[in-house]
Amino acid sequence: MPHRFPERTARPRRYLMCRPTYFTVEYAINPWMDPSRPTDTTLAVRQWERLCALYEELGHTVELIDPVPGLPDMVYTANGATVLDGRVLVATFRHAERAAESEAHESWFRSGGYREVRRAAHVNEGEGDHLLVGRRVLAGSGFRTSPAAHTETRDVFGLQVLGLDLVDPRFYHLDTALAVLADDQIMYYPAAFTPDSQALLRSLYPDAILAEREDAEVFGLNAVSDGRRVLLPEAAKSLAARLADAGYEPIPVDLSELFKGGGGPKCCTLELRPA
Ligand SMILES: CN(C)C(=N)NCCC[C@H](N)C(=O)O
Repeated sequence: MPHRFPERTARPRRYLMCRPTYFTVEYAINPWMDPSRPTDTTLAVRQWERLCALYEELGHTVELIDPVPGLPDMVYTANGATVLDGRVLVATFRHAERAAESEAHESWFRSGGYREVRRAAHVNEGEGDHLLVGRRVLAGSGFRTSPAAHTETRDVFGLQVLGLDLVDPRFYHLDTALAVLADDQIMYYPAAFTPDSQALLRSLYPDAILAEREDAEVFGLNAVSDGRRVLLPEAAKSLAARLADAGYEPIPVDLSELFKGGGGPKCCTLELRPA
């Protein structure tokens, strides 16, 4: 029987991750965080180690940035920078609680020999709000990254940057509502976007996989794809089935502890794209 979808091809990736040694929920800067609910740091570390191991088993390279005491959200490295063609735009965080993460990321990239490293002039939460699809950047705003940051991203990387407006505070970063599956395919949760942004996504990606509310609410869109294998929260069952129908290989991961901070697999994973 002929395939209903093109052959999906995996490409080896390089990821930056940060062990959640100091993970806890001691403040609330998104609707998922509840400081009165206990966290289990040992379990968070175990779940995170499994994610790292999975990447390596799949043939990807994981690099590590040292966790800093007092920065419990540093595990969410996707927010630390955007790295394209070897250039690094280091995040400027919206909330004071995360501000010092910028310094840690900036020194990591500078000591790692990256040739162009600069700190964002506007609020810019890195890959949490900037997703590369082929040679186009989809950029979110509404809760964290400011629209002015999108212009800076375009100027720094010389790529087309299309702004998308988020409307639901539970989906406060673009990567909670949209995931890149391949250079020409995405999946997203339409209700997280304004009608204009939904129309733009529909016109650009008519073949996108549209997630249902149940999958979006368990961070099913906070997924990491290498072009074929897609790591996503294990609770996003129907989205996993839809991915399999479309020719991808869904790989469920359990990051229940890190979910308490308002993040999933993608938040813990910053892609490093060399020159
Ligand atoms: C998919 N998401 C949301 C991320 N890319 N990052 C998670 C950041 C969580 C952190 N407590 C915060 O609220 O900033």
